[in-house]
Amino acid sequence: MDEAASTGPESDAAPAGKSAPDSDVLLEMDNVTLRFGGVVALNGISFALRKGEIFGLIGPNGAGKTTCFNAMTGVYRPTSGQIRFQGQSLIGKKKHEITRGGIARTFQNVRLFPEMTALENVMVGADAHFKTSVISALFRLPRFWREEREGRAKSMELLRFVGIEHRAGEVSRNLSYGEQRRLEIARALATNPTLLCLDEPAAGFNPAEKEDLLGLIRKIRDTGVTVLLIEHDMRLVMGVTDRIVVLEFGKKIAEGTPAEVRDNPAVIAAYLGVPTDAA
Ligand SMILES: Nc1ncnc2c1ncn2[C@@H]1O[C@H](COP(=O)(O)OP(=O)(O)OP(=O)(O)O)[C@@H](O)[C@H]1O
Repeated sequence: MDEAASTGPESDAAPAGKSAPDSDVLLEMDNVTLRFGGVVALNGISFALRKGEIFGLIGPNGAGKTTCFNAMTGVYRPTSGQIRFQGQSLIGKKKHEITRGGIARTFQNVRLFPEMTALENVMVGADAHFKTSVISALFRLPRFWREEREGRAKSMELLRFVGIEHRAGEVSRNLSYGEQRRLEIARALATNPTLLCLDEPAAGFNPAEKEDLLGLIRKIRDTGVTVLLIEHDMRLVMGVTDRIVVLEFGKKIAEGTPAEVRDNPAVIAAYLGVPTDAA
């Protein structure tokens, strides 16, 4: 059996990405433990994301999914273990360095600038990538105007890509909830990520909106961006991901294709709240 497709707690011990040639690995979590006082939010987690895949991170409430994102994006520093992105350690890097390095994320709760227009919200994301110095911005040097123009055009293109270009001039608090979630994705894409991490992007969506979101996630992957998805809706995760890791109480309990994970007794037990040996 393919190593990466192995399921069950014993696969914890396998070095992350062992089954994939190194050049295929984009991000590697290597035996990562993260404690908050007495709480072990992540307990020796290892897995690897491959370039170009849609990877699901699932598990019951409090399993450690968001903490994983926070460790990858420099919000929290792991207590021990290593996180590598394109072969480089992320440990100790600042959030903005990680963003510039190619990892973008959205949050569980919408975090937009409510009084800014949709277009301006995306331009803030694009700004993170431009090189305008304070001097150039203060004195409105030609470079500033060029980058402003480019940022605006690129942001409009991203609004079109996520399907809300008709809302470009509207302040973001007036957008519907679904539009706001799409806007967050556009803003994250404006940083030109290699890896996009989506934290429960479908929360609060109806079935039709979820279906649309699946289309958008696939479209993002088709542009070459690797996608890491935290999601509670099992159907959505199963329908869009190439591979999945399941966490429970900070431990990895399974890893594999959607079909393998769905049939794994430990996963079924975790979701139904049944002890593993009783499943
Ligand atoms: N800043 C923090 N301080 C203390 N404990 C924390 C902190 N952040 C997370 N935790 C704890 O770490 C554990 C994992 O939380 P985390 O938010 O990563 O889980 P999750 O899988 O994302 O859950 P949910 O699906 O509910 O969002 C939980 O026990 C949580 O209470």
